[in-house]
Amino acid sequence: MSKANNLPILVTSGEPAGIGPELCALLAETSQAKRLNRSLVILGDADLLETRAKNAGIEPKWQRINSLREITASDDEAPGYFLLDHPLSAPCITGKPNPANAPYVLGLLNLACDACQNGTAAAMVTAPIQKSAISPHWPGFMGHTEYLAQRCGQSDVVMMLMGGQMKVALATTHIPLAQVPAAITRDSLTRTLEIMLHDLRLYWGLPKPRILVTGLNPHAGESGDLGNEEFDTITPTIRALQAKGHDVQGPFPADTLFQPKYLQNSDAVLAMFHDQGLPVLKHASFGQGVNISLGLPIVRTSVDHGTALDLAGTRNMDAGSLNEAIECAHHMDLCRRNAQ
Ligand SMILES: NC(=O)c1ccc[n+]([C@@H]2O[C@H](COP(=O)([O-])OP(=O)(O)OC[C@H]3O[C@@H](n4cnc5c(N)ncnc54)[C@H](O)[C@@H]3O)[C@@H](O)[C@H]2O)c1
Ligand SMILES: N[C@H](C(=O)O)[C@H](O)COP(=O)(O)O
Repeated sequence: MSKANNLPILVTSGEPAGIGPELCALLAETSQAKRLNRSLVILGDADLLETRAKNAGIEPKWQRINSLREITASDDEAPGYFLLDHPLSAPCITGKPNPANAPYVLGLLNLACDACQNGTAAAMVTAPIQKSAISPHWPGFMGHTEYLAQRCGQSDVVMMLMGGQMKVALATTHIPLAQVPAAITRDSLTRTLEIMLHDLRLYWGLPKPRILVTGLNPHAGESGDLGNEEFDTITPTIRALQAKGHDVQGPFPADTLFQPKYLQNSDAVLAMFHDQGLPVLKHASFGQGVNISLGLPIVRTSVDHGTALDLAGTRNMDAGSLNEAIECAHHMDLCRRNAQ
């Protein structure tokens, strides 16, 4: 594969006080870049990442660069690891997030997102951020998913996690539970399902994706005794999509839907809220799962875990999810290009 067809994947190192720096260093000890025939560019404060790697006894095989142009301008560069320096905004104490570093964390996301949008990178993969350390600087900050949608000028985005043979998307993301029922409307649900149908085709090559939809209430509302959202919103949305020829089924009671006999005959599940779908998926695959943002004009994947402040500064962490997130971004990019 030629270099031009194999643009680098950018990896943002995330919250500097969390495990992101060590995860990125562990990544650069592996042969993943060579195996994928793809350069992997880690974005972060180079001094911080090198110090943290050294202190944790990790020996990353990366080469420092100051601009993406240094690798994209060279046609014969062998695929490898690069560390693109982006300086901290404020001092960093390992394990103690400093909100004064929010501009740094967001700066890494902006750099990666813009490079994907302007065609100098194939995809972005994100190490975890500490949301509570960003919101004082960026009021209303909810997470990468919503932030990147805004950066890309998209009003709709869908969070989907993949792991343990499952793909589980969410009808609502980072909002308080009390706000969930009002946030699920026929329009929002239709848009979410349309994005899933489109992206399951584009990035996984599924010609007619089959999606199973959960109810919102216990036992999918128990014929209206336990809530009306299934009658008023979820069922009519599913029927309207079926009438257009889509294979969307439900609503199913969420407590019994995640059985092999349902999952093996489907491509994805749509759950109504964060903690309806994600505990099931993370129980099945924590440490190997991948978080994917659907509906964006760029490929963005992420780890399935947070900043693990208790482990920052050590090498005692599972880097499996970061490796899977890169693998997934690589395949999504290939599948999208094959479809063009
Ligand atoms: N992709 C992301 O950016 C992302 C994802 C989830 C949570 N978060 C954020 O992370 C912060 C901390 O969240 P939390 O404490 O709920 O979850 P967490 O995932 O950071 O930690 C939960 C538990 O899992 C362990 N753990 C996490 N990652 C691990 C790994 N790679 N290897 C071994 N053990 C690991 C931790 O030690 C801890 O015991 C919050 O601000 C949250 O919003 C970010
Ligand atoms: N909801 C995600 C999870 O539980 O893994 C996580 O908070 C990350 O979300 P963003 O990718 O939007 O930051």
